[in-house]
Parts: sequence; structure tokens; C-alpha cells
Amino acid sequence: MPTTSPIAVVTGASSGIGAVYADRLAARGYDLLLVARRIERLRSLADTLSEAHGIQAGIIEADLTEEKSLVHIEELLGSDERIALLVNNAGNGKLSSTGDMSDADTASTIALNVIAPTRLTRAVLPAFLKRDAGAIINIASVMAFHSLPITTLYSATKSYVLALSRGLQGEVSGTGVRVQVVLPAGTATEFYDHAGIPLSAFDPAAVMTTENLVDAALAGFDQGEDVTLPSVHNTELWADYEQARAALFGATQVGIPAPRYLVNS
Ligand SMILES: NC(=O)C1=CN([C@@H]2O[C@H](COP(=O)(O)OP(=O)(O)OC[C@H]3O[C@@H](n4cnc5c(N)ncnc54)[C@H](OP(=O)(O)O)[C@@H]3O)[C@@H](O)[C@H]2O)C=CC1
Ligand SMILES: CC(=O)[C@H](N)C(=O)O
Repeated sequence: MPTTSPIAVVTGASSGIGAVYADRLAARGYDLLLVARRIERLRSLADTLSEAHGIQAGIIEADLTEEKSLVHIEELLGSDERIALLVNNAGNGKLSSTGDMSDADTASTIALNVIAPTRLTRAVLPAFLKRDAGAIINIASVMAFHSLPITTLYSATKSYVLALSRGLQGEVSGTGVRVQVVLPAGTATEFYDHAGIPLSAFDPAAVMTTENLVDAALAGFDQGEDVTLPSVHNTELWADYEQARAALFGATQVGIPAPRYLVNS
């Protein structure tokens, strides 16, 4: 039976963080559009959530690194007026140096972590702005502000997601549209099955459950946060970081080289 409930589109809903977002959003009364490649997993989740929460859940089999899939979802995002929330969650990352990473993995990580959320955001944003309502949740990572020799490319893609989100927050300021960026630290998901380093290699004390991660991220969303760091207890750390970043940027706006670089004058 057709409903008038708002729809949440969740990419990467077939496992991990995306699957828990799907569950929590269904519990909040959203109908769902679940996107990923593993269609059987999506079907099973959609059936479970429809039954448990009395919502409607559609599934889209899509490889978000492929043009055809992106175009299909872009068309939906731009045309279905019930779509009220986009969760750009699908992402991957091989943990290895850039030199050791294959060309295929390099291209896939950039396509999935950078191109896909950009394209889907650009597809949905005009409709949200027109309606003066809607929200985008972008799943970045704490690696957005930390690069290790084995996370170079992954960190670069997540820095992009953070910068994209921060810029978008400025663009939608004063409208009814929201953009939240979530920066998880290590979370117990299948991410590590594909990353080349197993989850068991990490300190269990530093790894969050997927449920805790998503519940905290949604609590941050409910509190109106633009940037949510679920594992950071001391909120002053982010405030200090932002203050230092803004001060550094301000200090660049002087138009003359710093004295230490005036070596020949
Ligand atoms: N786990 C962690 O420690 C952290 C994770 N994150 C981020 O969280 C997000 C979710 O990852 P997480 O839940 O941990 O990992 P999972 O591997 O459990 O989930 C990744 C999801 O992305 C989907 N996906 C992967 N490749 C594609 C593709 N080409 N096209 C469409 N969908 C795809 C997968 O579905 P399918 O294979 O069926 O296509 C799956 O649903 C990612 O952006 C990740 O970078 C951030 C910080 C920490
Ligand atoms: C690469 C990692 O360490 C992890 N997935 C994260 O994003 O923090």
C-alpha cells in the first residue's frame, strides 16, 4: 500500500554501519531505499525491517563505482519527493601503501569514497533546497584528519568527505536542509575483511560496536551537530582543532612572504 512516510536512502546498507542505520531509521518511521551490490543481503534486511517496523523498504542493486548505477540513483534522488534523508555510507579502503595498492583498488576507493557521495549529494541537494527540507549524513572517518603510511589514499578520500561536508554546511546555512558529517574511529564491521588487515589486529578496547557507533551518530544528529565524533569524549578537542585551523587560515591571508622565506633580499 502506498505511504506518505519520508524515505531514507542508505548506501552500503548490506552490512556494518549502513545496515544499522537502516534499522534505526526504520524504527524512526522512515521508509527505506537500501543500496549495495549484495542484493540477497539487502532483500533479507528489507524483509526483516518491513516486518519489524511496519515500513516499506525498497532495494537497489548497485555498484556505486559504475556510471550506470550512479545515473539510476541520481535520477531517483532528483525525482522522488518523499526522499528526505540520504546517508552516504558506502565506502572501502585497502590498508596498504599507495605503491603497494593496485590500480584497480586505487580507482575503486576514489570512485566509491569520493565520486559516489559527491554525485549523490549533487543529485539530491537541489530537490532538498527547493523544498527547504531534507538531510544528508556523510560517513567520513577519524582518518580524515590523520594519515598513516597504510591509510594514505583512504585518509585522503575521507579528508575529501570532511571538506565536502564542511563546505556544504556553509552552502545550506540558513535553509531547512542539514548536512551532518560523522567521523567514526575503528568500528567492528566487515570493513576489515576487505581492507587487508583483520579486525583482530586492532586493540579491541579501541574498537566500537556498530550499534553504539550509529546510535551515537544519530544522537549527534538529533542534537543538531554538524560534525559528530562518536568516540571523542572531550568536545573541547574538536573546538580547539577548529579554532587552530581557522587561525591558521586567517594567518595565510596577508599577501607577503613570511620573513623566513625572504632569503635574497
Ligand atoms: N569500520 C570502521 O572502522 C570504519 C568505517 N568507516 C566508514 O564507514 C562506512 C561503512 O563501512 P563499514 O560499515 O565499516 O564497512 P562494511 O564493509 O561492513 O560496509 C561497507 C558497505 O559498502 C558497500 N559497498 C562496498 N563497495 C560498494 C560498491 N562498489 N557499490 C555499492 N556499495 C558498496 C558494501 O556492500 P556490498 O559489498 O554489498 O556492495 C557494504 O554495504 C565506510 O564509508 C567506511 O569508510 C569509517 C570509519 C571507521
Ligand atoms: C582505516 C581505518 O582505520 C578505519 N576504517 C577508519 O576509518 O578509522
